[in-house]
Amino acid sequence: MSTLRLPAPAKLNLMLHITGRRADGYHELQTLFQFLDHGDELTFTLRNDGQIRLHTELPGVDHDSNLIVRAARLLQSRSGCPLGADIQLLKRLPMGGGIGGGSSDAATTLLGLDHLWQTNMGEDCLARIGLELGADVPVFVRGRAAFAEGVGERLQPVELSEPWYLVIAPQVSVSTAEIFSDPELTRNTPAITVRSLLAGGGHNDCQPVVEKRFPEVRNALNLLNKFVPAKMTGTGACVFGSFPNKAEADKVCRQLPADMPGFVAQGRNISMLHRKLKELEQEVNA
Ligand SMILES: C[C@@](CO)(OP(=O)(O)O)[C@H](O)COP(=O)(O)OP(=O)(O)OC[C@H]1O[C@@H](n2ccc(N)nc2=O)[C@H](O)[C@@H]1O
Ligand SMILES: Nc1ncnc2c1ncn2[C@@H]1O[C@H](COP(=O)(O)OP(=O)(O)O)[C@@H](O)[C@H]1O
Repeated sequence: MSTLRLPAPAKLNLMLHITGRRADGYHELQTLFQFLDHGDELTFTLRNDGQIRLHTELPGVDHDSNLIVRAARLLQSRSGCPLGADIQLLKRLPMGGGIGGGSSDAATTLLGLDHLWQTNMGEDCLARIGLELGADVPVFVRGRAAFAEGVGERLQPVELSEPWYLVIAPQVSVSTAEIFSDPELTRNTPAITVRSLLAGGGHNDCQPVVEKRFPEVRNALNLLNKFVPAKMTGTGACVFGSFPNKAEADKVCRQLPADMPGFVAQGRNISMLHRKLKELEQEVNA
């Protein structure tokens, strides 16, 4: 097969505690990742000349710094593969939204091209390559809901309930680096065990800093809090709340004002990317 279409799902950080700071400035985190059944979509077509061409432009991101192109080139150089690809992106996820669009696109590129080029690098190697592109890429490569520690690369798979979420995307883009460099950020939350976390919630240490800088995020949290407990994901800007069923989430979604678009999606413990790749494997083996 020379063309492959694959999903790049969003993630939520159901909580995010900052427990310290490393000597290189990166922050030690504890976070709980779950995937959503909503995301971008990538199409890969084989090229024999070794070129990587992304045919979709993103505002403010040039071709060579797009995480998709960087992921493809890194896989090429690590595997020594002489093949290339034409890539199309259907971008549905808001950028700088804390729902991992760029990282998920990168992981889908690594897994998709590994499949198309038959480079057979193995999941551990792809996760290591992913970490070079961003702290969030490995969890998308692994494709399992997980409790993460370190800078997000030490992953422990977890089995969570899979509720319906309403995600609101305030119309601002939050820079992860800026939030992590804010002097007011809490950086000394005591570490907790995964067991105590699963029993009792957790919070997002980035939320107060983002709320202070972006009134749009504070307004979205206030609005959603009228219906269900609301939290921010990652370093923002998106906020989310869980609902007992899709109909109730849809009802609130329809009431959102125009400057606060939202979407409804189900939480998933196995990413849609991995479901799709498994289906493809089963087709080949049938
Ligand atoms: C904090 C999270 C939670 O999911 O935020 P979101 O980006 O999803 O909102 C992520 O781990 C982010 O991962 P990612 O977006 O891949 O971040 P990176 O590109 O690796 O880092 C961007 C910048 O943020 C800072 N950074 C990032 C991660 C971390 N654990 N400590 C940091 O201090 C660094 O200054 C780094 O240069
Ligand atoms: N394929 C891509 N999709 C989204 N953003 C990308 C991509 N490639 C590079 N970027 C850059 O990464 C930044 C963070 O992107 P994104 O993953 O959407 O946000 P977040 O890390 O907050 O979830 C963007 O603002 C953009 O500059």
